Amino acid sequence: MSTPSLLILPGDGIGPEVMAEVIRIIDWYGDKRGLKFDVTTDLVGGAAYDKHGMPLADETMAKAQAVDAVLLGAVGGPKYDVLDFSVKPERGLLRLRKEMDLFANLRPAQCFDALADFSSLKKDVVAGLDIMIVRELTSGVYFGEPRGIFTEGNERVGINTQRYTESEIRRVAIAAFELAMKRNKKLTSMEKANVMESGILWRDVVNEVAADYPEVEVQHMYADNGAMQLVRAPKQFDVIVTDNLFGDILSDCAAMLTGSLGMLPSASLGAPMENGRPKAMYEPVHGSAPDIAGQGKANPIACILSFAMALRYSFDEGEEATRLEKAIEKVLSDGVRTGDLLGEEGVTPVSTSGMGDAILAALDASL
Ligand SMILES: NC(=O)c1ccc[n+]([C@@H]2O[C@H](COP(=O)([O-])OP(=O)(O)OC[C@H]3O[C@@H](n4cnc5c(N)ncnc54)[C@H](O)[C@@H]3O)[C@@H](O)[C@H]2O)c1
Ligand SMILES: CC(C)[C@H](C(=O)O)[C@@H](O)C(=O)O
Ligand SMILES: [Mg+2]
Repeated sequence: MSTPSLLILPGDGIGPEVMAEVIRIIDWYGDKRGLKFDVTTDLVGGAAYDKHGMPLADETMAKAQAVDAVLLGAVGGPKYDVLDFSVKPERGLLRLRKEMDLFANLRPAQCFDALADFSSLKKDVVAGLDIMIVRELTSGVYFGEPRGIFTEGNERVGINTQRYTESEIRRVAIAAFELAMKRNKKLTSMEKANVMESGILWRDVVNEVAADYPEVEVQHMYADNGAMQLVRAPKQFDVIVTDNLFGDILSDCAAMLTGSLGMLPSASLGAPMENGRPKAMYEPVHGSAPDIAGQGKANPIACILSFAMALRYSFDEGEEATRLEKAIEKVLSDGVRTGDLLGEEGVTPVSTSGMGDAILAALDASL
């Protein structure tokens, strides 16, 4: 088989800092496990705007379509706040998701034992937490038409449209049910069918799909209650499936249950390509963190765990993904912490690259 190809898009702010640690880990896999990748690096977000005047060049889009998987760091930052909406860094990321048709965004929230004390919730509420949020990623209010800022009479009106077709709901629901079958056969669908027609349709279609998965226990929940339940008793959930905007908000919320936003990875998956691999982009859930960028303070674990998801979902290397996850678990239980996870007695504060060093040492020790 040909060498698998990866397009790396470090992006802005802490994106390049956390991606540098992922690149060291990719090199480790090449050297120590014979797992070689054909790696290309390119620009996205503000970095692409600075060079091309747009947040994603057409050539970069074409590269993303051609590779086996894309790894993205983060986009955005205050420097770009003044830009016209059409060229904002975030639009580069949205274009990748839309044009690659990455409709299922898997955002696992797992609480490592060593961090249970550090969560914003009580230890017994989060210890052993392992939930999977499946966020619809290519439709909903992020993309619905009409959209824009218009003038009505003598004032402006800002419009975004929540729009879902049955087929868009069905395909992400199927992805979530398939995951539920591999996990604990329990799925919660979140919408606001009490106030939104798109929510009524969402609930209907999820029920239709559920008929094909009789073994899966299905529950529907309004998303506002879902947010509350997530911070009250998160272990009641296993797989959560929800729309683009609710998924964005609920996954940031779930991130804090694990200790830090710097811990949450994600996989954005589309339909299978000719080689059988899903179209895929892997990215941490966090953003470019302008408040700590350039200071070596960022936690690279979310980005490294995103690469572990790539090993599992794109390259059929589940055992190597587990090796990497276990190396991270070991480092955390040894008390190695970046700044976002400090606060306990007896921990060792490290920089972004210090965390990378510790994870590489744990990988070496795993051989
Ligand atoms: N996928 C993405 O590229 C993505 C995701 C979210 C936000 N953004 C963009 O990033 C910019 C900043 O957004 P924001 O401040 O609302 O969200 P953010 O996720 O960048 O930061 C929120 C908070 O979490 C902290 N944080 C985030 N990641 C961390 C890490 N790895 N290690 C340690 N601390 C971390 C930050 O320091 C900050 O205090 C905006 O332009 C936003 O649009 C991009
Ligand atoms: C940067 C932004 C476009 C993005 C989103 O809203 O989807 C981010 O918040 C995320 O969670 O990936
Ligand atoms: Mg978000």
